[in-house]
Amino acid sequence: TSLATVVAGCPLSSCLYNASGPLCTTAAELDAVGSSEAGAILSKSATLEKRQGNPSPRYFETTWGSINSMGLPNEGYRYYLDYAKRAATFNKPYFISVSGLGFEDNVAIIRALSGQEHVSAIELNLSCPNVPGKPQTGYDFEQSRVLLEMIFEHVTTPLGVKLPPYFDLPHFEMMAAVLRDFPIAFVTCINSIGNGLVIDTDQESVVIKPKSGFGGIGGDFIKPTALANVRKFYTLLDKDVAIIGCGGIKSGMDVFEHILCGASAVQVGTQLMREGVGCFARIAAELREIMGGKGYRDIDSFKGKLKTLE
Ligand SMILES: C=Cc1c(C(=O)O)[nH]c(=O)[nH]c1=O
Repeated sequence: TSLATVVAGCPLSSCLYNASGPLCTTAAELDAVGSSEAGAILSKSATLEKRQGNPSPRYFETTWGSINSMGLPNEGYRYYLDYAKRAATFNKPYFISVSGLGFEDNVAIIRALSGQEHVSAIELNLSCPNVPGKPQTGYDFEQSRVLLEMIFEHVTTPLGVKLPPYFDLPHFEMMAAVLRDFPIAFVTCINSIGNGLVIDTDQESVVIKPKSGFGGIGGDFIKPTALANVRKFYTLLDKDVAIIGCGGIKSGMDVFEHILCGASAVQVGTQLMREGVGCFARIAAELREIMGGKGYRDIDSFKGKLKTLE
């Protein structure tokens, strides 16, 4: 049973790789992903210059998942561009996530990355919920269109977008109408569910310092929302736009569900943070077991084939 797939024109030996964010900020972390069973390497979202991010504690793990308000700590886009030649030694695609602090920064970064050797694709993050004072572009459809118009004047490298979760059906239509007007290679659904709150009842306190404890939610609870977003954009966009599933994946069955909804590949975030890069081999083995049991030889045998109840 093959887990091979193609994203942004790049062959992935496995349909699983890391979500941008956890364990992908330094070269050592990226090396660990490269040396694992992950089918690709994706960097932490990059800004124009290196950032320290928000004050700690800024990440907290719960039994069901995680809350984070990292604040975009990263080494700056040049670091991730320099890493590209090293990434190539792992014989798997290398994607760079971009999350500039403004449209000009996004354009400047993407112009610098575009066409660069060993940068397989760019994931433009429209959904960072944790930069104080910055609204998520992905929730402003007109601004999303403006940014994509600016970006596609300059980019030749395959480019996809990382979307926030949507919850209202007209919003799916409105974002799909924007995305249809651009040659995007993939759509990654979803980023964390923004601005949740987790409480320590012993201390009667929040658990992270930034933003009075408000942070992006990941893990088990967000899977139903992630599946719905994967399914909706799969049905709304052309089939040549790959949908990358992200949200609540910690087992082979979770991956199976995302692919049934239409995902061509999936990203692991909270579970990667919890388990380390060994999660890719474990989850891939579980998925192979499930596919074997159901008689599916490859991903395309069941991708998008979720049934409704007639
Ligand atoms: C890029 C910033 C993000 C961050 C962050 O760095 O705070 N956390 C998320 O859950 N999603 C993001 O997109």
